[in-house]
Amino acid sequence: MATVVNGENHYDRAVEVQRFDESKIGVKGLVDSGLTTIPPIFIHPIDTLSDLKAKPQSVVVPTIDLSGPRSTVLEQVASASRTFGDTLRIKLGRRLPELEDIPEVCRDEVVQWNLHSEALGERLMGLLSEGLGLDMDRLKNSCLDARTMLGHYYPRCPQPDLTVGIASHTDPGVLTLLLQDHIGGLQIKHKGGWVDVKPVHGALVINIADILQILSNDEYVSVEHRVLANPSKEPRVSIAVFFSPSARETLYGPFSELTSPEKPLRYCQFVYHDYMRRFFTKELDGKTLTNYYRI
Ligand SMILES: O=C(O)CCC(=O)C(=O)O
Ligand SMILES: [Fe+2]
Repeated sequence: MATVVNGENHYDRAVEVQRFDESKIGVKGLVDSGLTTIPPIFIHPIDTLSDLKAKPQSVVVPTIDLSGPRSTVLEQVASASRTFGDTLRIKLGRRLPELEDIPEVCRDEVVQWNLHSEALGERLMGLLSEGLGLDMDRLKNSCLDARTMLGHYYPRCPQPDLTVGIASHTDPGVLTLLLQDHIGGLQIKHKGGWVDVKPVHGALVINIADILQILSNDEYVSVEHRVLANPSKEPRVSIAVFFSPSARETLYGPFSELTSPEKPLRYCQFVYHDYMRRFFTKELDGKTLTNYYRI
């Protein structure tokens, strides 16, 4: 097993990670126990850490009001998905999980949020399809049914310069709806630098994810993002809803209408379960998944 050299310490990372997982204490438990320095398994390599210190670029992520006229909204959604590489924020304008699988404390909220996100996801996919010059139903026909909701909790980190909340990655699915609270810390990569996605009350962050980049044959670009470790006293909470293809054995690849002699096919076809296997066996690290299927 690998031995990691971390400053003065030599230790077996895999063993330590397993020990931490089995303790079921979680990062919250560590922080609640009053620790003042973070365990070595959380310390990132020097390359990642030096990149955290760079001053974020002062670019403002576009916020789109979905209650505006449809033609304006369509134009804004399509152009933000292309030129910004991806992330926009939208003012908030069936399948239910088994109820007993949802913790009781948030059951009603999860059920409600699931319904709202389905409706919003459907609307966004319609706009994004039309933005590509396709039939409104093209995207949602293949990508609306499978959704996963993740709740993230980032407690105060005593040494935020040594670690990250979530390492840089792109989301693997089609589209992600992200609700973040007021704490901040989410950043996206834009033109080689990091940009803060400041919380906007009443707005969601919408990420274009890797499969949409592939389906659109690079017309839309998935967004590389990360979350900084939380230096604030208050914990940060975010809820992400991921939309992904529902048919695990179907072949996915760029929509044929979007390829031409001028715009040749950029990706080979793949089946979704093979794609997800690759996602779960790689480290979170930038745009490796789209690059794997690139022709
Ligand atoms: O917590 C956040 O703001 C981002 C979460 C995220 O990127 C993810 O779940 O993929
Ligand atoms: Fe993400």
